[in-house]
Order: sequence, then C-alpha cells, then structure tokens
Amino acid sequence: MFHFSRPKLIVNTKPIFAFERWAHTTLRRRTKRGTTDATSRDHILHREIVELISLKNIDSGRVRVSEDIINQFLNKSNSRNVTLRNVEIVAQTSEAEGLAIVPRLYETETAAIENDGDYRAGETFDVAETTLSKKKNHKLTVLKVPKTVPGDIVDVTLRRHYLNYAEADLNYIVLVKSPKLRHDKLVVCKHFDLCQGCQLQMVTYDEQLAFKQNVINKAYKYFYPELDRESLCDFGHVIDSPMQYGYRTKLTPHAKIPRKIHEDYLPLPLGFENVKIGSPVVDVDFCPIAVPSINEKLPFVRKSFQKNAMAQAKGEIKGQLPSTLLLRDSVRELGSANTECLTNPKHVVTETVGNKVFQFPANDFFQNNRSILPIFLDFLRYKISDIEGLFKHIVDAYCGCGFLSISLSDAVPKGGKVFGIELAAPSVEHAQHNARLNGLSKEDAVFVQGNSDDMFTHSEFLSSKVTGEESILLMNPSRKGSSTVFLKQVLQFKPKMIIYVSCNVFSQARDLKHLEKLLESTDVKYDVESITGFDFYPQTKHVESVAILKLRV
Ligand SMILES: C[S@@+](CC[C@H](N)C(=O)[O-])C[C@H]1O[C@@H](n2cnc3c(N)ncnc32)[C@H](O)[C@@H]1O
Repeated sequence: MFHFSRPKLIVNTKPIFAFERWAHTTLRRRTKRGTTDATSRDHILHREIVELISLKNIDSGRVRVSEDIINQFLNKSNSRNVTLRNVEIVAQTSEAEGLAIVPRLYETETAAIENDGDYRAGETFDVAETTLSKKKNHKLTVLKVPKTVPGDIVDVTLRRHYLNYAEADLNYIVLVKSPKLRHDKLVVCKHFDLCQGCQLQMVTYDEQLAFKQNVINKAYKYFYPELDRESLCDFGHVIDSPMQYGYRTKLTPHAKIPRKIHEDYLPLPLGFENVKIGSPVVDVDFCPIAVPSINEKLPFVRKSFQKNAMAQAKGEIKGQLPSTLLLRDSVRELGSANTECLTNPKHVVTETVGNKVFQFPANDFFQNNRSILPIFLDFLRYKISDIEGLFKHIVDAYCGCGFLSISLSDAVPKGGKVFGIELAAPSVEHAQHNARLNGLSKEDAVFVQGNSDDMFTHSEFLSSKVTGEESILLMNPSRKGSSTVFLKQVLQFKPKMIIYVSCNVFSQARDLKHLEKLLESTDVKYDVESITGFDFYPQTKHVESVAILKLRV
C-alpha cells in the first residue's frame, strides 16, 4: 500500500481554551477560511461542545486536553491505540455526528506500563456507568463519533485529540437506548458505515427533517438570538423532498493518487472520503442517492479510470491522472423524461424545471435535487404574490446561470426587468443564454459578470434604472455568505422584499443579524417574515434555508 500524506499538527503550548486560542491551534490546519469565520464548521462544533458541557454543569477545565495527550494521538506509527467500551452518545452536532463525554481513564500511564510502554499493543477501557462512578475526579474527554445518534452505546477507537475534544472511530454499536432514533434496517447503502457522503440513512425521514429544523434553530440561536423565533409561524420548518433516494443529479467521486503509481496499488479506491480518519477513500461502485443514469455510468467511469491508472503504472502514459471525476445528469431531449450522464466538465447540461429550460457547463453550480425544485419555486412564487402589483423588477445577486430569477420571471410585470450578477464568467454567459432560451429579451433580462459587492455601482445596473422601491432582491451566496459591503448597499437600495436562499444557515443567520445591526442607524426597517428549510439533500446533514424579509412601510 502507498502512504497517505499526514496532516501537520500545530500544537500550542500556551494556556488555552479561550475561543481565540482554540481557534488558532485547531482551525488553522483544518479550515480553508482560517480563524475569522465564526460560521465555519469547526467554530460551530466548538460552540456545540461548550454548550454541551455547560448543560451538563461540567467545568471547562475538566475537558481541556493536554499537549501531551494531543501528541500521543497524532497520526504516526507509535501513536496510542485506545479502545473505549460502552460510550454513551448524549448529543448530536449540526454535522449529524454523535457527542459523548467520557472519563479520561487513559490519561494516566497505567495502561501504557501494563503494555510494556508499547502503545500500539492496544489498550481498552470500559467507560460504563459503574466505572465512571468510581472515577469521579477524572478529567473528561468530549468525543465526536460519526454515524451515531443520541442514545447509542458504542465501542470506539480514539483518534486525533484537540484542545477540547477528540475524534473517535465507531467500531460497533453495543446497545441502542433510543430505538426511536436509530433504525439500521433503513440503511440501503452498503458503504454507509464508512462513506462520508451520507450521515442519516439510519434515521427515519421525519427524524431527518426534525434534525434539520433543529440545525436552523441552532443557527439563529447562535448568530441572531434577538430574532423572535417564537413569533414566526413554523420557524425553521423543513419542507420534504419528494424523492429521498435516487435524486442527486451530480456526483464527483475522487481518488487519492500517489505521486508515482505502482501496479501493487491498483485498483485505486475511487469514491468518497472515509469517516475513519486516515483511511483510504471508500471505493464506491453504486450511490443510492444518485439518479439512475449516474449509477449506470459509474462502472464505466471507474473502469476507464483504473485502466488509465494501470497504463500510467506501466509507464505507457505520462501526466497526472485527474483525482476527481464528474458525473452529471442531463435531459436528453426537451419535453422528454429521458436523461443521460455527462462526464466531460465542459459539456453542456440541459435541465428543465417547470416551464423553464436551463443550460450550463457540467461542472458549474446548479441545484442537485431536481425533484424538490418545483415545490421550492412554488413557495417563492407564493411569497412574491404577497407584494404583487407592488414590484416591477427582480434583482438576482450571486445568480449562477440565472436559475432563480429566470424561474420567477413570469411574475415580473410588463416593462419590468430581471437583473443578475455572478462572479463566474461561464455561469453568467449561460445566464444570458438561458434568458433568451426562455423568451426573455436583452431588455427584459440583463446578467453581468462581476462581484455582487459591486452590483449597485455597476454601469449596466445604473443604466437599467432598476430601483429598490420597485424590486425584489434575491440573494443566494455560497457557503461563506454575503459581505458587509453588499449588505450596506442593500439598505440604501431598499428593495420591497429580500429573499435570502442559503446552503449554510449559520452564515445566513449571521448576515441577517448584521443587516439588523446596520439598520439601527437608519430609518429603514425590515421584518423577517419567515425562515423555512428545504430538504435538498435527503440522507445527508445538509439543509437549504430560505429567509423572507419585507420592507416595513
Ligand atoms: C449557491 S450558488 C447560487 C447560484 C444560483 N443562484 C442558483 O440557484 O443556481 C452561489 C453562486 O455565487 C457565485 N458567487 C460567489 N461569490 C460571489 C460574489 N462575490 N459575487 C458574485 N457571485 C458570487 C458563485 O460563483 C455561485 O455561482
């Protein structure tokens, strides 16, 4: 087998646990966005852990992990091999992983001495209630265990330790204390135990929706606590997807390709990340959440990938093999339900949603669950109908290939306009193309390439004569959310309605709070009318959140 490159761990020796200190050491190597993004996954996890230990009345000092322990569990050949038995999962993170709090019985050297100092020999500790009561003064470790739900009693192997928690691999479920949550019979994928792609197959669909509503609630509790959630009808209610399997129209399996491929390494695993830290990617030959055309094509794509890898191992071809492959479903002909799977990222996908047609390059962004889109659009149309007759234009920030504004363009009255802005040039070219494809003239719909931050000063925007008092603003940024620059201009523009669609409800809540703060120094007022979830990705932890804000008149 080839060796995988090991992440470098930055260990901080200074006193810790302050949020910034934790962020400095733990986040730098783990998040792309560094330490300042409070809505990053690692920051959220930190908040969830702090909340859990405070709920359990545990002093934060008891869960602090020493540098020595962190070093003992680094990914290296002599790192400790500790198994814990009878670990009870007591909470669930917004990433749908279980959390447990266990006595740190492995803190002392006892076990190591028993094993002649050879950690690799393996040490096992039982953390069941009886043991715990005898060890009241022990330090505690917060464990994060994938594929578990509250009420599970599990057997785990400890992995990397951080300043206030440790990662653990699930070995097996010892006992299910909460049969309401875990239903292993529901799992349809043979790769579910290891594959990082899905988190919730063992949970009923109703419970999946409840989990996602909780995530929305948590996001607003953390980032916009001033919002009166109680007063909003059905706050965070998540609308279900008509298809819960076989819905995903894009799949990107990948491989870890060694610098020099040796024949012994073949076939290379090709699939998705493994929940077991440091393990090879899970070799996925069938993905039950993907549409049929993708699963039909997957064996051919895999075969061709392995053939190329073999040819490279034999020195028959040179150059780097692509580590990520693309499979994207596309409508074969308009008006027909027939679809085909495209694999060339530059090929153009055709997608029909209701009475609209969209085309875009296969590796560009487009919503991946075709089955829920008509319902999602009907919801937006219903919200817009509230101010019918009071708006003329739709402004589409972060517009991609124009999906949202073109879909809603039927609601634009005669003389009104659609104006969109998008950073990615290929997407905006296709937005222009899609406008024409759907009968919108150059006067009806203008899509420009650029940063949304510059939208309100863009020459084409200014010359379009689109005014806020006659507009609905759609904003659908990527995970990291919007910016202060953009939000400040929104308040000057004063659209009648803001529709904020987000795949990261934490950054959405942060932005809405920010908007409220900016409003304090103005006489403009927006009311948050509703926050609604849509289950674009059944079986996974993801939720799409739609916030509707109305200008107070
Ligand atoms: C979640 S996608 C939404 C696309 C589109 N609304 C849709 O539903 O298909 C976010 C889009 O924002 C674009 N984007 C990211 N940052 C941007 C920025 N600062 N200005 C304009 N567009 C941006 C991305 O390229 C991406 O196409």
